[in-house]
Amino acid sequence: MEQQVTFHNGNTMPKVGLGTFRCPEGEELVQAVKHAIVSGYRSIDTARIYDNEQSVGEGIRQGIEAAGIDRSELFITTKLWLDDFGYDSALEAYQASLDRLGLDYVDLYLLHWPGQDEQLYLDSWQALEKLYNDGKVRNIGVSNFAIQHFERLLQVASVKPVINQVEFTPYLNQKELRDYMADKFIIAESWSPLMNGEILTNEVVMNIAEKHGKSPAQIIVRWNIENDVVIIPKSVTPSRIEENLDVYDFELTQEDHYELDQLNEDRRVGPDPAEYNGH
Ligand SMILES: NC(=O)C1=CN([C@@H]2O[C@H](COP(=O)(O)OP(=O)(O)OC[C@H]3O[C@@H](n4cnc5c(N)ncnc54)[C@H](OP(=O)(O)O)[C@@H]3O)[C@@H](O)[C@H]2O)C=CC1
Ligand SMILES: O=C(O)C(=O)[C@@H](O)[C@H](O)C(=O)CO
Repeated sequence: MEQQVTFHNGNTMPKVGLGTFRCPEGEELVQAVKHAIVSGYRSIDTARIYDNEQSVGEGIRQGIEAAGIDRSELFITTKLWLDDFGYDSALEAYQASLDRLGLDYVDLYLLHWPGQDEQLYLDSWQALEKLYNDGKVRNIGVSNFAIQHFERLLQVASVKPVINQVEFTPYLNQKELRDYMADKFIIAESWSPLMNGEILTNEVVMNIAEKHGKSPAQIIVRWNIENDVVIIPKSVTPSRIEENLDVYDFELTQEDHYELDQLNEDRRVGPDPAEYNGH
């Protein structure tokens, strides 16, 4: 199976990356990012609101050196938090993220949530378009956008988002949103894909894992990528970091997919984008 997705602009992104939410600045995170890169990860996801961009940057530098690779082989994502929304503040926030990361560009910059002020996310998107058109960021996208947010954004956008990072789990399969995005060639990316561990003890997931001789987490990663969804499971545990990327030697059956699809109950673990304003 191909290990990268291709965006509508022709750029590519690894299907599996490392998440870093709830990882504070510090040596544990530096070592996790470094270990991920040495283990073969090429994609790392962070955000201004995680307050960890400095350690992610340090992990990237150490990982690049230890793995003997070039920065250009990595795909780094960070995100614009709601407090920084607005045209000028978005441009400033991007530079501040780069400074903390110690990078001169990121591969993907996302509007983190739509928030509740339509004009503000449209203004912020214009700033991301400027960064993109000026060659300061490789790709721009959104996170937590529902269909109604896309309908508004796409009326005025001159650059279409390449990706939408949303909650996507067997309990919340986002079928309508994914079909809408597929129609517009916008890639889906899942956050909290392991439901912070909750989904790993689901009986259906555990049975499929046993049948394939794989772990429940590997079943979830595989279910994501076989659904064309980019996935960024978070772990600071070296063996789990390796395990979550070791998914290219088996395939789920049609029956596995059917059983996993039956788990949908449109249940979120995170906030609802229709209501969330960052607090
Ligand atoms: N755009 C958005 O609004 C959001 C984006 N995100 C992004 O998505 C990423 C992933 O989501 P997140 O909320 O962190 O949660 P995940 O669903 O990825 O779950 C992470 C938890 O699962 C554990 N874990 C990881 N791998 C395994 C494994 N193989 N076996 C057993 N347990 C495992 C981790 O433990 P341990 O670390 O101890 O190994 C951690 O406790 C975030 O880190 C962030 O980058 C998340 C939420 C919202
Ligand atoms: O993790 C993220 O990327 C989020 O946006 C959310 O989890 C948010 O920061 C939050 O804490 C919601 O309660």
